Amino acid sequence: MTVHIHPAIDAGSPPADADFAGGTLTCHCTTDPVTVRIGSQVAHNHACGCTKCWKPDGALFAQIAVVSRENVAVTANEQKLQVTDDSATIRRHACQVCGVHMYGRIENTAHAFYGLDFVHTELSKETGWAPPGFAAFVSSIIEAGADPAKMGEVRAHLESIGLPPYDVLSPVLMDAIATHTAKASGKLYQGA
Ligand SMILES: N[C@@H](CCC(=O)N[C@@H](CS)C(=O)NCC(=O)O)C(=O)O
Ligand SMILES: [Zn+2]
Ligand SMILES: [Zn+2]
Repeated sequence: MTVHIHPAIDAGSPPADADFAGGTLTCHCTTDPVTVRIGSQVAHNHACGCTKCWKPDGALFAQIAVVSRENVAVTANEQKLQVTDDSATIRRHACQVCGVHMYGRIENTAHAFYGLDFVHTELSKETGWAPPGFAAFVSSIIEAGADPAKMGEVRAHLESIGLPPYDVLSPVLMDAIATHTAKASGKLYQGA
């Protein structure tokens, strides 16, 4: 069986362009699309298997990256955007007409990732975006209907295309969250 992760990832992601300074995301509406200007390169691009991130039709995973919220601006048809779940940590602003998520924003100033927005770079025509480097929330694809018996195959495929699979986030991001928590509780290691 061939495992299809996500159309952009299956096609092979072009390398990041060292001078890349952003691009414009466009939703799938054929009339009056929502557009969002991203004014910088993204970081931590990855495949996400969770049920909350937007996935193109038929995709097992979403492709999602972070960018400073100052570098995210809705440039057309903002009136079509609606937050999918007000109570979620990441408030995903989706086009009500086509369903595409245009950006996710954390409004909790105490959160480790406050200040970062979540975006799907494949919504842009530009090339040069940082490609995905890992796969997160892999076990969560079962919650969206994937066959639990196929997980070995899915993980092996992710490894083979250079995306180490994790069932939460990557070690770098999990360490960043734990460091933030330790700082807040006063337990952060201060040296011997
Ligand atoms: N197993 C859950 C995991 C959901 C989850 O925790 N998603 C992560 C990765 S996007 C997250 O940070 N969620 C915060 C949020 O959705 O607000 C699912 O698939 O629904
Ligand atoms: Zn739309
Ligand atoms: Zn997700």
